[in-house]
Amino acid sequence: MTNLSHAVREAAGSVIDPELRRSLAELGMIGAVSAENGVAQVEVRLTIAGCPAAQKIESDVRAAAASVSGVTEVAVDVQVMTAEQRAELLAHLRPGGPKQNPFGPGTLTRVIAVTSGKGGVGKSTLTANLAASLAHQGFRVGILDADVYGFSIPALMGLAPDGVAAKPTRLDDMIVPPVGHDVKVISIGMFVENANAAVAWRGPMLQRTITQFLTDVYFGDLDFLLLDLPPGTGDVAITVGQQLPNAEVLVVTTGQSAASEVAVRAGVVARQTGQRILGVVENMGPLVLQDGSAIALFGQGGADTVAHELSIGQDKAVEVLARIPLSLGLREGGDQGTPIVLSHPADPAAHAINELARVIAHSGPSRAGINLGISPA
Ligand SMILES: Nc1ncnc2c1ncn2[C@@H]1O[C@H](COP(=O)(O)OP(=O)(O)OP(=O)(O)O)[C@@H](O)[C@H]1O
Repeated sequence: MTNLSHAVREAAGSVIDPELRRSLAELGMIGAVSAENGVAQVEVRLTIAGCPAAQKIESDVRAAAASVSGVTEVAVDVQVMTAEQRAELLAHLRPGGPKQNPFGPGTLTRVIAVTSGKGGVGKSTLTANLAASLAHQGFRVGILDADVYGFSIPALMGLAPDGVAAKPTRLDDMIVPPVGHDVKVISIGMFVENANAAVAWRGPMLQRTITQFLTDVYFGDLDFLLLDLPPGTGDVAITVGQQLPNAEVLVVTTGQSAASEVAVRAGVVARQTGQRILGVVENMGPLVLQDGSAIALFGQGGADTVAHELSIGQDKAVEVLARIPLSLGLREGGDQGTPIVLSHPADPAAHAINELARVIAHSGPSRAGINLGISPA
């Protein structure tokens, strides 16, 4: 191989696959490469025919090859992997083999289950913004959206531009999650035909789906996996407790006592199934009006009540980690699929969530009360 073709191979191979988030060289996606008289020819092997990322991969490879000094012309030949090549790739991505839950005991990923007692308190909005904020701070982040009552995560993460959630790519039995704002997202909303279909799901079906998401979705190495679960958590708390024994629970409430009472119950159920409480967030706090005055539409103090109640009998007090005000921008950002933590970090709600992300990132996983998986005789 000439020096020039070697340099072209290096450059093309360093392109990152937008979904799998690994280099094309590592993924075995670069085939034959030649470079003569300034003309570079690069063969790219897509994982599957009709790969949604094909155009981006092709243009990134073209740009990478063109950037090599001495190259004046680039031809990219797009092919599709053979079944053997794909099997090799899957074996490389899942060294433990298929059907393994990488987030079980001993995982290095911090799993954070965002929960609330009742719906509509901003759990999904917070999950999306927290994920985007952590990703923006350089962490590798995924979201598993299992909120059957309102799988809004794809839209909040810009992955449902026409109201229809992006479909994940399937590589044989592996599901590759779409990426929005640098966050890998998987949602029940990506698999149901119409938005009302899943609401009638009962516990066992939901539990099976969460288990399948954990085993079949390729998240790769993550620093954080955020779970958006249905409010109340009763149905899925046991599944989460069993499958994700390291999960930390972030309880979201508004200032309203009606919301905080049920939030306490959600926290208690989570704890009963072996999960630890990471802290409490009060959302929809006082809205600051143009004249500088503030109006507490949903009351105040709900999170303090929840934190207090969940601290009773514990060695370490449960803390209120953030207070997020009502914010027109936060709501609008959600509707547009652009998390406000990225678009308007100066907004008070964005600031509060960015600070929460920093607090969580620096707190380190709480090992207190860790479930050792030993049941009493
Ligand atoms: N701090 C806030 N300021 C203004 N609007 C907010 C705020 N938090 C959430 N919202 C809005 O409130 C509505 C409900 O939020 P969201 O869907 O995140 O709640 P949820 O708790 O996940 O509900 P569900 O569990 O029923 O899906 C959304 O329209 C969202 O944009």
